[in-house]
Amino acid sequence: MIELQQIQKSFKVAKRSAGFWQTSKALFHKEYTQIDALSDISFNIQPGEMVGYIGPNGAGKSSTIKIMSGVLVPDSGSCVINGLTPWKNRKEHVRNIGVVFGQRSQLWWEVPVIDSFELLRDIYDIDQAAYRQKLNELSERLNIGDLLTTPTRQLSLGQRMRCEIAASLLHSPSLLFLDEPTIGLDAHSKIAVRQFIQELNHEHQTTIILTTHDMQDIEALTERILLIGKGRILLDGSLKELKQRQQDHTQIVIEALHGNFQAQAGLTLLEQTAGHYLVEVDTQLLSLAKAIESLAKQLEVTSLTVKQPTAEELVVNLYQEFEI
Ligand SMILES: Nc1ncnc2c1ncn2[C@@H]1O[C@H](COP(=O)(O)OP(=O)(O)OP(=O)(O)O)[C@@H](O)[C@H]1O
Repeated sequence: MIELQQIQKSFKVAKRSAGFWQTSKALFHKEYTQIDALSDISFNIQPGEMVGYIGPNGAGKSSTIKIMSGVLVPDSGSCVINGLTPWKNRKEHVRNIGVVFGQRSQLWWEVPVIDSFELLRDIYDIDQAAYRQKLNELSERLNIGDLLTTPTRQLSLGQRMRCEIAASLLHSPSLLFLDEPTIGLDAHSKIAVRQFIQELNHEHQTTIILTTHDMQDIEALTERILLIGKGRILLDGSLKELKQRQQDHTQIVIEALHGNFQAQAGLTLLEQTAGHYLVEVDTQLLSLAKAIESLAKQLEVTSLTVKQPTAEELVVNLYQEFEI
């Protein structure tokens, strides 16, 4: 359904000069630098998939989303979505997609939300009956019924985000791009938005591509992760695979009454304070079971916890591993 092959995109930006003479010179001789935002992006996404597109700031996530939604044209490579090339078949393509940019609004600021919705109905030429039905469904699911007559500028961030999501879905797209949909939301609103996204994917089989720095979004929503860095896809797999990949070095926290820790191949003491030990096991050299058995012999253990890295730590480790 979505197929990107060797997408490349560079931006030419004018060099900024410091000082009066340099600035005056730059008026006549502009110098440019090239930013290679995307060097070689290739991936496939099947209908109904929910994919997390992650990577550090400036990695190229938004640029990829812009290319897939047809607002940015790549320098080379191909992108085919539902048989269409987004930037060549824009009119047809936008009927199949919904886009939510957490940092930008698609609602008219000064007018009541419902007026923006009606305008979108006209733009997408949605049949009246279908529009009414969709509006009722979205109002109920996103709990925005009471907000429809309020001008967008008077909404809180959480209220606005629910209205933005509704706006992107009025024309029932089969593909939804969500760029930082929970940014700045409180814990309660985040959970409500995540729950809605999950239901949308399950009930309507909407394909969802989610860009976020919030690893709880990823953990709650996506089976599959695409990691972008240095303009390339560095990893394509599930969060589970990612965890397994990083289990070579497992940490164990031990509280012990007394004893004497003895280092051995595969077992390293990272921290020790009165009765508290933090040990790392290299599971390539020593199995976790053998490590625990050995520790139980050396120390009079009162509690032992195998530390599971959080999704956040996993990603930090990945960024370090790929030096991005
Ligand atoms: N219109 C533009 N003109 C010049 N450079 C651009 C433009 N858009 C993006 N870039 C550059 O391309 C690179 C990728 O930017 P992009 O916004 O796609 O990254 P991102 O992964 O979405 O980052 P973030 O997580 O910070 O939103 C960055 O170096 C950025 O400065």
